[in-house]
Amino acid sequence: MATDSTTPSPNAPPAGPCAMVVFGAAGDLTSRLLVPALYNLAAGGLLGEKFVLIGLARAPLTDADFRAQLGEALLRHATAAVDPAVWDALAQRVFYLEAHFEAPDTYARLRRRLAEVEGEFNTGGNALFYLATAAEHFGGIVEQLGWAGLTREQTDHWRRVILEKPFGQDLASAQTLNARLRRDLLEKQVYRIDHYLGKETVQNILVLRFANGLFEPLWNRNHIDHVQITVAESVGVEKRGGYYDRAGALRDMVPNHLFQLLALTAMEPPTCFGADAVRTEKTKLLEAVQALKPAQVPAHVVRAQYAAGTIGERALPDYRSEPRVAPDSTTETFIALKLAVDNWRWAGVPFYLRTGKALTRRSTEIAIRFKQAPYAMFRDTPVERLTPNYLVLHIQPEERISLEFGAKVPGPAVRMTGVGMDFCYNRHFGGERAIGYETLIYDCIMGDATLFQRSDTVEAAWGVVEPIFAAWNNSMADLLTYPAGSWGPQQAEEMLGRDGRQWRSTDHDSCR
Ligand SMILES: NC(=O)C1=CN([C@@H]2O[C@H](COP(=O)(O)OP(=O)(O)OC[C@H]3O[C@@H](n4cnc5c(N)ncnc54)[C@H](OP(=O)(O)O)[C@@H]3O)[C@@H](O)[C@H]2O)C=CC1
Ligand SMILES: O=C1O[C@H](COP(=O)(O)O)[C@@H](O)[C@H](O)[C@H]1O
Repeated sequence: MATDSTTPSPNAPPAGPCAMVVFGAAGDLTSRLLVPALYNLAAGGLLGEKFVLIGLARAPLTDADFRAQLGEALLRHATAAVDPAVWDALAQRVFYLEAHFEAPDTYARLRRRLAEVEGEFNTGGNALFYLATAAEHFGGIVEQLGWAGLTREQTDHWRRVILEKPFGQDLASAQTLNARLRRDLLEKQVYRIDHYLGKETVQNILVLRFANGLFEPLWNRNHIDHVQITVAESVGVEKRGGYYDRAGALRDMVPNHLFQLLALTAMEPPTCFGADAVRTEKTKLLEAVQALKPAQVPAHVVRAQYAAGTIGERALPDYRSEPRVAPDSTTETFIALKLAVDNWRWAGVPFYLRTGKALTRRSTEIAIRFKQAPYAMFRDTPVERLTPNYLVLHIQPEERISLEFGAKVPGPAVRMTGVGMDFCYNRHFGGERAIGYETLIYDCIMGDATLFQRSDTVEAAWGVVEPIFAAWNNSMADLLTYPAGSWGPQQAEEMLGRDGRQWRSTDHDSCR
C-alpha cells in the first residue's frame, strides 16, 4: 500500500516489469474485477510499458478474441468512462493461452510463452501467477508450476502467486493447503487476497487509528463499551447456490472479511508499516480471541436462514427454493456472534459481529460505542437519557466516518439531542471510485504483502470459528429463520439485549 496518498498514490512509480498470468481468465472475476482494475491502473499511469497479461483458460480463443472479450467486459464493468487509447495500448500487451490446468504440457507451453514475452516486452523474467479459479485447483496448479520450474526465483527476477479465497473450508483444510503451498513456494511468494483489504475505507482504519493522536488514547477497555461489526447484504444467494450452500455465512464471510475488520480495529500498533509488522499484530489479535466453549455457543452465536420476503420492490423466495440450494438445506445465511478478545487492551469489551444475506439493506460498518458519561449532572433537568457516543466507520456503500454525540437543543431549558460530525469520502476526495483490486495487484507486483493474508493469520482465524462448527455438528444450536428484507432473527437482537445493549440502527444514516 502506497503510504503517502490514495489508491495507489498517483505519484507512485508504475508497476512492473512483469508478466501477469491469470489462470481462469475467461471467468467472472477476471471480467468483472481484474480487467477494470488493470485498466484503472493503466489509466493512472501505474502500469509500466513492461507489463504483459497472459490469460489462461479452456475456451478456444485467439489473442484477438480474448482482447475483444475483455474490452467488452471493461465497457460493462468500468468505474469511469473508458479512454479507448488507454485500453488499446493495454490490449496490445494482452495474450491468451488455451489450456487445461491439469494438462502437464500447459506448463511447458506457458514457460515458452513467458520466455517470448520476456524477449519482446522486457518483463525481466518477473511473473505473477493469479489463480482466478476455484480453490480445488490451487494445489494442483502450484505443484505443476513448481515442477515446471516456473515458481523458482533468481536474484534477478521474482515469481509470485495470488490466491483468491476461500483458503480452506476449516482449520484442517487450511493447514493442508498452506503445507501444500509451502512445498513449492516460500511464504513471501504467496499473496492471499481478501478483497476487503482492497477497500479504501478498510485501509483507512490503520490510518485513522495510528496516524491520529486523538483516537488511540481512547481505544481501549477504559473508554470503549463494546464494538459492533456489521456486514449486511441485501442480495440473496443469487446464482451462487452451489457454492454457498456448502459454505454458509460463517465460512463465507467471518474468518476472512469480518475478521480482517476485527483485526484492523482491535490490533496493537505495529512497529512500522511493513508487511510483517502489520500482519504479525493482526495474527496476535486473532490469536487473542477467546475460542468459544461448546456450552457457550448457543448464547454467543445466532444462526439463521432467510425465508421468503421482499426487499424494497424485490421479492425473494425461501433460501431453500433458490437455484442449486438443497430443498432441505440447513445452511445459515445469517450469523451473529459475540466474541471476547482476551488481552490487556480489550478484556471485558464484547465484540458483536453479524453478517447475512437478504437483509434490509447493504451496509458494512464498524460501530465503536464509547462508555456512557455519568448522568448525575442532568438529574434535575428535563434530560432523560444521554445520547450514546458512537464512532462509526462506514465501510460501504456509504464511505464515511461519523461521530455521534449529544448536544444541547438551543433554548432556555436544558434539553439534549443526538447530533453527528461526518467525514464523507465523496465530498472530500470526489466521487471517482476504484474497484479495490488496483491496490492489491499493484502491491503484489511491487512486492508489498501488507494487504495480503499470511498463512498464520488464516489459520488463527479458522481456529476461532472451529469450535462453532464442532458445536453445530453436535446439534448445539438451532437454525432459525428470518424474513428476507428484515435485519435477521429477533434472537440476534436478544443476544445484545441480554447484555443491556442493542445493535446500532442504520436507518437514518447518510452523509449530513
Ligand atoms: N467472481 C467474483 O466476483 C469473485 C470470485 N472470487 C474467487 O475467484 C475465483 C474465480 O471465480 P470466478 O471467476 O467467479 O469463477 P468462474 O467459474 O467464472 O471462472 C473460472 C475460470 O476457470 C476456468 N477453468 C475452470 N476449470 C478449468 C480447468 N480445469 N482448466 C482450465 N481452465 C479452467 C474457467 O474456464 P472455462 O470458461 O473454460 O470453464 C473460467 O475461465 C474463485 O475462487 C472465487 O471464489 C473471489 C471474489 C469475487
Ligand atoms: O467474498 C464474498 O464477498 C461478497 C461481499 O463482498 P462485498 O465487497 O460486496 O461486500 C459476498 O457477497 C460473497 O458471498 C462472498 O463470497
